[in-house]
Amino acid sequence: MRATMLLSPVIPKLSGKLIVLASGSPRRLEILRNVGIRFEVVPSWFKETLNKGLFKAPHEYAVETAKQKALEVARRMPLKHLKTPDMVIGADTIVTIDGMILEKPIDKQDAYRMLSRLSGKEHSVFTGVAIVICHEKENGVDYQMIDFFEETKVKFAHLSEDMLWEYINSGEPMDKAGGYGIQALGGMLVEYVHGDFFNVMGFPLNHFCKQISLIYNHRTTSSNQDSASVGLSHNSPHNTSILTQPPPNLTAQSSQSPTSSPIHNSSPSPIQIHHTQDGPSSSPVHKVKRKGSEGTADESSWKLPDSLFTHTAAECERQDSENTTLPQTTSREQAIELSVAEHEASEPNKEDLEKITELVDGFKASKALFTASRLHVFDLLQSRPGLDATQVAQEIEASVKGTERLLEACVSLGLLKSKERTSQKTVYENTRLAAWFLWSDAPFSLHEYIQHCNNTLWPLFSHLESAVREGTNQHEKAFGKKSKDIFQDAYFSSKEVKLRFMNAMHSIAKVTGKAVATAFDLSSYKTACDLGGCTGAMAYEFTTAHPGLSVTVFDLPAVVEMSEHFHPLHTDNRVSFVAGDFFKDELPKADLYILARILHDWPDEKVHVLLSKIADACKPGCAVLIAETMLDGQTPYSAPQSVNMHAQTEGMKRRESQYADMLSKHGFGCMRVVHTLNFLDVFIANKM
Ligand SMILES: C[S@@+](CC[C@H](N)C(=O)[O-])C[C@H]1O[C@@H](n2cnc3c(N)ncnc32)[C@H](O)[C@@H]1O
Repeated sequence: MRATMLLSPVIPKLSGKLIVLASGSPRRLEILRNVGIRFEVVPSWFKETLNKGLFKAPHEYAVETAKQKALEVARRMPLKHLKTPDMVIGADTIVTIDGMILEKPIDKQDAYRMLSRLSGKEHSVFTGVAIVICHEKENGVDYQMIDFFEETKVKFAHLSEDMLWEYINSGEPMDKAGGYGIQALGGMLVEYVHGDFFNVMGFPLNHFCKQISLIYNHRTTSSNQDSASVGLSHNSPHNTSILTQPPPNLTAQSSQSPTSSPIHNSSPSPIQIHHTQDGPSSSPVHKVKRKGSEGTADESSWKLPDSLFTHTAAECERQDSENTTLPQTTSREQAIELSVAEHEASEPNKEDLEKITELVDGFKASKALFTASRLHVFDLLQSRPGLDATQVAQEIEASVKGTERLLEACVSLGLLKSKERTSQKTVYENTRLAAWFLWSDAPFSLHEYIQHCNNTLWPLFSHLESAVREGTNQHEKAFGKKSKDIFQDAYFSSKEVKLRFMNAMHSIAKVTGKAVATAFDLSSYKTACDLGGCTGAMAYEFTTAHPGLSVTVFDLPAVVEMSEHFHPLHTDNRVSFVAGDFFKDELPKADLYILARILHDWPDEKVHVLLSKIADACKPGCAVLIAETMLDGQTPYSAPQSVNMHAQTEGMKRRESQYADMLSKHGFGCMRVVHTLNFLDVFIANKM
């Protein structure tokens, strides 16, 4: 209430402004929405990897992370979304105890470690908040930064082992700082809270409202002042004052000269762990700034009537309040055009050179990774870290010279770490990346997918020029065999190739499945059919995430007969398998049809055949969920993947708007999309 009182005088000033929350946290969204602020959600790509040792106090780390998150979004939006926000809000929440910072647990053991440390003790929750105000100037954008933090003390009751594990097994701790969520089951662990409860949830609402009020009230009373001189003290949660000169933390920065902070975004890794959920626009048309153009442009790459995207069905109304978004409406070409124009007059800089080298030499990095994986280098160093090149060469039956070069290449790619044991001897071990993804039994092993890339996609890619010239897949040139339907004619023609393909799909589905399964609230669906569900890996993620859901995996007979090799140890009788051809046979009845990495395999005519069969099987309210990377999604690899689909299957990647267009022709509406943390974009639409 108090927050609303403080905020209400400034709400009219905020309305009509493009306010952006640089966070995908549903809790932050809910807190801000509840006070009536209209905003878009563009979660930051800034990775939370600042060196904690560099900060004198824990809250400084949270504030710096919040600043970097907000700045990243403020800088990205004019280029990527072709609109400049008026205000970007970033936040970062950490839990500290005994001088240690606890962030989000990486697995159950980590959650156990955190929660047992908190048991019976008082700890502090800090949220750092950064507010970036953007000022469009003739030749770019100036950024003004206001930051602060809030501390809340929380005491946990003594937690028995049983309580701890029951809570951990509920799954709640996994995406929360300190391993608990105070607003849900975690609230039962808490004895007392001293301070702002919302701060523990992830956003210090009261402090934020005071800051906003100060910014806007001050602005109106000092309208002659340059905006950069309007500032607020920070890092003093109980003692906010207005300054007439900018404090050191409040700096105006040009978009063309990056922040003076030593911390920069690291470049995206091959497997994008970015998360973007661009929320529905609060104002229907935002200003799009184009070089050389004074006018505004409505973002009208959407050909469809708005009504298709308005949430009319009951499900849609409920889902509208969640982390969903209307499809992206700006075009990548416009962004490229803009950035080329901006750099026309200048020399190439270091980043340009790095970027172009990365592109030209990218194949060398991929092939070095494929080779090390094929030779089981990561398996070997996982079980026996600390071997030198001679020992590795002996184990993988390769030359010492060649092995030395390969190991050094893996070190430079961040896949291995090397240590000089003596001046003569360097030893090697897997990095965190290799431990997560590269050895055969890694938690998210991509080993089999990498083999598929090496054995199947690499030969196809070497005939890319023919694929482009001829407009056909390249199986005949690459493997000496013509194939019309690559699944039936190529992948499943031998048991070895089929198993390799299934293993590859299985490993990708295991990495991406959870994020796909949890992208939307699916609690109203009882039955799902995973079309082309292959080994069932995705289906098991859906049943794990949704206790009330049963999933039928529908795939070709050649696949279903091998699927039992992939069943998890504790099989779930909510997953069943049906063999058939989704173009020809009747589809199993379901409330929800899942198409994970299916439609990109096929040209438009085939997609329409499949969608029309799904539409016939769907009652109003039933849904279709498409999971794949989309051209206007967040991964920069989507367009190269489209080239890959073309050479492989004569399929293609599509824009969200293309899927929307296609789905609308089959009577679907209420369309929403989420760009998940794990690589895939997830699109859902309801039968109207
Ligand atoms: C690219 S894989 C995707 C597998 C899985 N959905 C995933 O996300 O990991 C395509 C799947 O579609 C299946 N498929 C291809 N043609 C099919 C058809 N006509 N009927 C049923 N399934 C088919 C393949 O067997 C394969 O399992």
